[in-house]
Amino acid sequence: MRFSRIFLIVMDSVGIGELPDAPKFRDEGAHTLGHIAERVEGFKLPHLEKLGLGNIAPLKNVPAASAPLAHYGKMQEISMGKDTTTGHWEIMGLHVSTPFNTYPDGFPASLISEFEQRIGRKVLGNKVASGTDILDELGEEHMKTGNVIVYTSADSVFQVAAHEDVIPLEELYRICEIARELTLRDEYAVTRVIARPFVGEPGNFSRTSNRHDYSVKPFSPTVMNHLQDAGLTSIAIGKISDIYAEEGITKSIRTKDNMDGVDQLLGTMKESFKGLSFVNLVDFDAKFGHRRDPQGYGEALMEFDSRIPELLAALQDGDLLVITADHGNDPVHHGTDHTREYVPLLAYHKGIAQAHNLGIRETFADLGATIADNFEVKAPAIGKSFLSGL
Ligand SMILES: O=P(O)(O)O[C@H]1O[C@H](CO)[C@@H](O)[C@H]1O
Ligand SMILES: [Mn+2]
Ligand SMILES: [Mn+2]
Repeated sequence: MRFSRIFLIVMDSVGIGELPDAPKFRDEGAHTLGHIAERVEGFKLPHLEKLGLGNIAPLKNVPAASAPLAHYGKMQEISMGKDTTTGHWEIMGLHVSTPFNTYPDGFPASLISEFEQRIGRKVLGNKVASGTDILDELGEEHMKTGNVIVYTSADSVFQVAAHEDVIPLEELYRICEIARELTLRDEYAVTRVIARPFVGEPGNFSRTSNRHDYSVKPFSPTVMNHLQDAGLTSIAIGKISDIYAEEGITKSIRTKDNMDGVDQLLGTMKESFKGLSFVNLVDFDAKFGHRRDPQGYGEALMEFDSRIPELLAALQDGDLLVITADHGNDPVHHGTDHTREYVPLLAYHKGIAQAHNLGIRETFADLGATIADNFEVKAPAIGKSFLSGL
């Protein structure tokens, strides 16, 4: 079957069990969905269950459906990374074979001093940290001194946190543009600079949705570029335009949270276009996975599940809805970082008489290859289309 519109939802970090190479990432035993299902009292996902989520892997309280409504499977990541950028780029056909640079011991002193000179402020932190813990630790000092908080993680990120009343947003964004310029150099390369504004008082800080990401451009054209080149629509909702650095995007819509992401996707279902509408739901990852909060994560999943009927009802003939993820972030795993996992794959359209098991896809790029195949645009260098299985 061929589709005129494809709606793609990435549930950020909703992994479905360790990949064979998880030990290389110190992620043996990670299982984001599985562990949440075990830990959270009253956990249920009735609508995702009907689609076939429980047919992909055994999940407590999410049994396999006898007649799943969607084609189902899971996908393996072949790129050497477990961050958002790597996962999304692979979905759209890129194999990230050289891992992005990370800074487990903080950024080099030479980079920090050049950065301090350029921004006219000093740096606090400069280490691996959870973004909320570091506010507890250094937020007050930042407020007193006006020095910026710089931190990183297991990902290739240079994050700058500042209180909105201490450093106005425009200045924080300008500071991040300077960081972006410096970290485009090979010797200091990072994938993303992230502005992390926050508000509140010591002991009670909260981060705002004025977060802004400054990503490097994908190293080759992705399937989204091929769609755009063919004159098709490629709508980016939420973080998508940041993740692909605005490449291959014909329209970009910002969101404030997961439910807004679902609303915006529903909004695009009412538009008439041919091509892709692609949303990333980041709260799973940012608000619950990194915070190691299985309860909150489980509730966010149930909240998303409750929106599935609306999504299915808004689909028209010739539409395909795909639900997947970009990596894991098991909230009961050690540390506060992502986990190396399979991602679920659910593909729904009207008129499925008998759902197919799409199996274990060898790379996330099978999805990009399928999208390219569907719209008859240039196929990515990696990935096998499963269009004929839909
Ligand atoms: O702990 P917080 O600030 O949420 O940061 C997390 O978010 C970053 C970007 O998604 C990740 O690299 C991780 O560091
Ligand atoms: Mn992610
Ligand atoms: Mn993350």
